[in-house]
Amino acid sequence: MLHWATSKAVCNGLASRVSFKSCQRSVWRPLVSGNFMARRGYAELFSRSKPHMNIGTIGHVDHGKTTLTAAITKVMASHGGAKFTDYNQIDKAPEEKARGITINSSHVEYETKNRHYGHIDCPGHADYIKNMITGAAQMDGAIIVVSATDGQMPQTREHLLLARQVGIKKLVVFINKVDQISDPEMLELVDMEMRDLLSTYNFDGENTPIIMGSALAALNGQDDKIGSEKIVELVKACDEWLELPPRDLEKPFLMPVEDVFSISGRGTVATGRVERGVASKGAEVEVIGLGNTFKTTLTGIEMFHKELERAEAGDNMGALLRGVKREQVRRGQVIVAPGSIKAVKKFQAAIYVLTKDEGGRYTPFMSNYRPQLFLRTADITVSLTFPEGTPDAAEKMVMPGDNVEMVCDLHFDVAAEVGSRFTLREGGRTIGTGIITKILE
Ligand SMILES: Nc1nc2c(ncn2[C@@H]2O[C@H](COP(=O)(O)OP(=O)(O)OP(=O)(O)O)[C@@H](O)[C@H]2O)c(=O)[nH]1
Ligand SMILES: [Mg+2]
Repeated sequence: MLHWATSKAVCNGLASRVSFKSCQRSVWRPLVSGNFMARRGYAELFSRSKPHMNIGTIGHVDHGKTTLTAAITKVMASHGGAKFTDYNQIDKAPEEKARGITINSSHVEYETKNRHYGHIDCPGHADYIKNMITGAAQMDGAIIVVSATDGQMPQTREHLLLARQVGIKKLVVFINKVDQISDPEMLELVDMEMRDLLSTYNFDGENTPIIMGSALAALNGQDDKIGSEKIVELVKACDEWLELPPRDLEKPFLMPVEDVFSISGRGTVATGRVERGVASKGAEVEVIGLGNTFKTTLTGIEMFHKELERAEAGDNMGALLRGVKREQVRRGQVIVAPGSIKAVKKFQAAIYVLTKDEGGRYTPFMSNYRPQLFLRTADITVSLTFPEGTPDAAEKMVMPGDNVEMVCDLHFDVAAEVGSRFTLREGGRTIGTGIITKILE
């Protein structure tokens, strides 16, 4: 028998991309990821019993983020909490080696007594802001690296702003290259300026831990006072100051609707993958978006041929909705814990416009450009304009490769919040990616 929440229902949204068989494989996801970790050599090293947190290094080009990342793994390895990842294994692409800069963000892992960290080393170069945004969007907290020799620079500021926009609430500062500075007043000045800057971007400038050291000394095993000892201090500051995010299971329930079915004798079933939270049979839920927001009750939950009492983040589920007609629910809506998220029609977003080499547009666009906006399972026509007060907005052009703040006016409303990510597409190609920075309507 073909059960409603498996087979076609769950696979339908993916049908054009993957076969039914490969879709079914998601049942084995826990196994697959276990193998993946083993392949990377971490399986035995890291116990999964500790809370996990995603952090990373951000900051201006050449201020020492990659050196610091390598140094952390080295010092933590000496404490038995990491596998040493050398500088060359982090910046490993030929172009990165040739130019001596980071282009792609890289992941390393280490653990302290209390936590397991996933760490993303981001590029600082202005040309690779897109990779930085993608990296930072995965972080729960971050280490901003600033060189004592330069002090704050353009990407120190831009990264702080972007960190704020993608929802990072707390940072730790590492003032690097102190081996190059003999005047202690100079360090005090950098410290003061950083606290001011943090406050400007709505971080806690007064209480944020600032550690001063030399990533290079730590990496080379020289001068422990400014080297390895400072790394230990830095990691301790991360443990104490950066706050663990609520786990997906603790967040309010949200399931994007992939597909909808009418099951005779039972009612309307919406299927999709639970993005966050937990829902139990009998719970009140809200269906949101596409001009049709209403409350109903979850009268049944089904998953892989089984009727269940509850579904949680990561599950592919079928949701049987009480007294709901098939036409009331559509792909692109979300089913959520009531009141946990709102449908929005207009917002401001930080958008990166892909270059033609990245598969994007060949030509610039202007205000009132109308691509399709894809957010979760929704795709909606959007009109892009410049924020109020932008000079010469009528003539202004957005070039492929640009990062811009734009106002997005949607044809239909959709469940979204600050930090929600979307892509922009036109004629079958992705032309941009964005993150919502402000809800307007
Ligand atoms: N003197 C000194 N040099 C350092 C220190 N840390 C890093 N450097 C040097 O600074 C240069 C840049 O270091 P990276 O770690 O590549 O800088 P980055 O911030 O990762 O650069 P991007 O990823 O390209 O933005 C390298 O030549 C490092 O050896 C330090 O503590 N002292
Ligand atoms: Mg780097």
